[in-house]
Amino acid sequence: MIELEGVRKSFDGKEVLAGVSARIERGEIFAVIGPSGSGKSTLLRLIDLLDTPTGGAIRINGVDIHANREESHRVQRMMGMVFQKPAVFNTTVAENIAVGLRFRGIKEAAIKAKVEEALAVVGLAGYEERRARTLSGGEMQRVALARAMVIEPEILLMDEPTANLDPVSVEKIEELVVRINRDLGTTIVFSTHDMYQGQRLAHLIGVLMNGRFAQVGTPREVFTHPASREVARFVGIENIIDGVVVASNGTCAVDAGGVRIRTRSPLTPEELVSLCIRSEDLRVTPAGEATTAPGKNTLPGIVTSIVPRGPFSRVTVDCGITLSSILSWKVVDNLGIREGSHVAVSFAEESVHVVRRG
Ligand SMILES: Nc1ncnc2c1ncn2[C@@H]1O[C@H](COP(=O)(O)OP(=O)(O)OP(=O)(O)O)[C@@H](O)[C@H]1O
Repeated sequence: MIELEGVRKSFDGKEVLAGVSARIERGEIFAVIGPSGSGKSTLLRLIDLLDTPTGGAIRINGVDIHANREESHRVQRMMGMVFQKPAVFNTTVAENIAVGLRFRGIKEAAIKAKVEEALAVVGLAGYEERRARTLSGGEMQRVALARAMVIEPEILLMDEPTANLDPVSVEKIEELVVRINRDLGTTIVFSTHDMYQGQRLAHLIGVLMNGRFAQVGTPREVFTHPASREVARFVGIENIIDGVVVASNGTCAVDAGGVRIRTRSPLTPEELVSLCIRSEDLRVTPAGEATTAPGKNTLPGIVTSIVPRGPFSRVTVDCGITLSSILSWKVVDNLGIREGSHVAVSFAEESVHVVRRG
């Protein structure tokens, strides 16, 4: 339904998008995730026809929307957009939601009914006559969503729709997004710098980095098989260890600064790789209790820090390489470990995801 082909955009000679390509199917939720300044808003604005690309093409239902003025007007009418900062006009909530319907020449009675229905859906029934500017940030964003929804767009674009909102409002907006997609079949493209929001909502995630999608995949693919070191870092993999492949018979051994780590990935000796291991996949045991088992890496080390993180603790161990593990407080207490404790860190060969370097 939406095809991005080598989309480029420069501002004052500086290239922000350097060839963005992806396919978004009808009825899909697609999340554009990426660090601040990676060009997420720029990409959404290009899809929403608020700006023009400097190269490449954006096709909707096969038509290049920037190449044809008539088509762009037609396409614009089938898209709704929600911005990062909820933009509301200084009128009543009902008037704010009715804007797109008025523009389309819908009759007053039908507008009233649609506005009421939309307010019920976003959980703001009875708010019709409130001045929109007196609402909280979360309520304003729900009004913005109702305004985008009420025109029944085929495509809903949302630029960081929950940035600056409190967790309860974030949850409400997220529930709405899922419902709109499920009940109306609306194709949704949204941007976020919150990778977990991408994971919660999207069927497909595009990771925007250095002007391109470094990876497009399902949340599971992106989180468990990041395509590069940078993507691994962005999706929160804490242990990324550079090494060189030293042997490859069945399982592969990688030398990381004198420490041997085995992985199931098929590799060739002398390849330069980064090993990505999620901290939740690491087990820590007191040194005396450590056992080596087939299919597992077991590395002796010394605990260098234990830092609380919500109901968990991040336990960092110097094994010659630094490894971080996430353990519940209870487990840390039961293990009786503290800074300076001698421990062993173990993890399965298959939990080592390998990306090639260079
Ligand atoms: N109209 C503009 N003129 C000049 N530079 C711009 C313009 N719009 C965006 N940029 C630049 O393009 C880059 C990408 O900006 P963009 O807002 O698309 O990033 P983003 O990924 O949405 O960031 P954030 O997560 O912080 O909102 C930034 O360096 C920004 O300063």
